Amino acid sequence: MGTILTVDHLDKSFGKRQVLHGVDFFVEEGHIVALVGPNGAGKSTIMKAILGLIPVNGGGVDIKGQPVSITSHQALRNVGALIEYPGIYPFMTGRQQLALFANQHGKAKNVETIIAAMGMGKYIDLPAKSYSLGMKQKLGIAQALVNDPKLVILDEPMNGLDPQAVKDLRDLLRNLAARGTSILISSHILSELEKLADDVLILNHGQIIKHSTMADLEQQGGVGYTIEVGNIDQAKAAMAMANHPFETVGNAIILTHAAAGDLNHALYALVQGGVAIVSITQQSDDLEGAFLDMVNADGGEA
Ligand SMILES: Nc1ncnc2c1ncn2[C@@H]1O[C@H](COP(=O)(O)OP(=O)(O)OP(=O)(O)O)[C@@H](O)[C@H]1O
Repeated sequence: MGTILTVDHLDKSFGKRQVLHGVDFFVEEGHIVALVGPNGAGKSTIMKAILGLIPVNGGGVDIKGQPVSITSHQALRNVGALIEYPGIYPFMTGRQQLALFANQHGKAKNVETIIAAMGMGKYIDLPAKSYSLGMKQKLGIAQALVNDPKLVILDEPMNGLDPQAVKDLRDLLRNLAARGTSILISSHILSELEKLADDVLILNHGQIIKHSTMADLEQQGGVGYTIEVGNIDQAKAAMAMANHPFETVGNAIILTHAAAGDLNHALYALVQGGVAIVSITQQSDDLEGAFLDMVNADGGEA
């Protein structure tokens, strides 16, 4: 499998304010890539640049060897996208709108498949003005996917979706990726991206600060332990005496990024200090932990 999308040293300013600084990354065919970052980091701006919706100040975008820019949209024929709010015609039904978006190739079949996959059957023949926020969002996602695009760009697609719809979307995107579709997706629901994406791009202050596989990123943080104790002052003294790094929350000693042997070491120190141990809980550091660590290490949020 090759690379479908290359973003090469993209710079973007709004007026005097530079919001993207040399953004470089690529998306491989059949991969789901999560673009995460604090509010204002530049995620939507990158997606708009990829779709040739805004002019950029430097660098470029290439889809399968063809450049994309504000004046060059040829390469977007095989791209589906949902950016910000879905474009909905209020007086047309959802089905009519999907048929309008669908190209001639496999039109009716694709429309029916996507309606079923997104669970939209109950309301698809009602005018879209009667749709809830989540229903409109689903219609927007369906429009992005109805032509079997090779590359899909989704900006916050889970906005307004209920848990069943989030799961339906996850299954649908995973199936598409298994058939070779590439997906670039942004969301603040990191737990969902963790289940969905193969690769992660972390953006802060308009720069990619990490490009990694999801598996590598999750491992990087290691594990943490929460040790609930009978007497927290006694426990603090015992941990300090053993010279062991720790934090406290309420009646618990917290070990973050614990290496092999750290839990034993801490428990030994506590038992030696005569501290009653009430419970021990293990947390594996997840995408959220890795994300917050990296953004904080990069000087905090945008
Ligand atoms: N049309 C515009 N004019 C001026 N500034 C803009 C414009 N669009 C975006 N910006 C600024 O560019 C920066 C990046 O915005 P962008 O919408 O790309 O961030 P984001 O990462 O998608 O944020 P969020 O998570 O809140 O959606 C922000 O500081 C924003 O204020």
